[in-house]
Amino acid sequence: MYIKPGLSQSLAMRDRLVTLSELECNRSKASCWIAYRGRVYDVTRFAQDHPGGEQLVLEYGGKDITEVLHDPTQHRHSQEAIELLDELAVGRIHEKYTDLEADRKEKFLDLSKPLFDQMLVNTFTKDFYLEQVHRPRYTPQLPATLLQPIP
Ligand code: HEM
Repeated sequence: MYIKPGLSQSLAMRDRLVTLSELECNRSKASCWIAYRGRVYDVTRFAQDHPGGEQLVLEYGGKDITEVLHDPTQHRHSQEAIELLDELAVGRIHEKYTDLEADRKEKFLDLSKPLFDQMLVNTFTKDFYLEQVHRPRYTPQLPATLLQPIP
């Protein structure tokens, strides 16, 4: 299982512009990037954990896989599969679909941030809570602790 060292990348870093040729250059086992809905992800280390096999990810290295990830003739990926990309973002290609803050708001909890505050300020219904806690989650790093560090 791959555990990413360190904290998740800052929003600023993840929001940097990546050119198409830069994307296309990263298509090897040593450095494999893919684009999905205008955003660019570094899937180099994820590739070996891919349930569909490393080779499939490497074949699509340097490419836009927006359609492939929802292609029923390949494998229609789950919402969890799409969400796990979030931690691997390295930049964006297009303006649209790249509002990372908006994406975060759609989430139940942000596992990269202390959880206690999030649980206090969020208002879930019991049904929503139960549906969310039973969904499988994948995080390439250890989740943040429940409590914030004491300053
Ligand atoms: C690089 C981004 C990708 C991510 C994050 C990803 C993630 C996943 C995940 C989490 C699963 C488990 C089932 C699910 O939750 O849907 C899965 C299964 C699968 N993926 Fe991907 N995938 C990626 C790219 C691809 C590509 C480019 C292909 C090629 C067409 C592909 C083909 C498959 C197949 C065939 C399975 C089914 C494996 C099985 O159950 O036997 N994936 N993927």
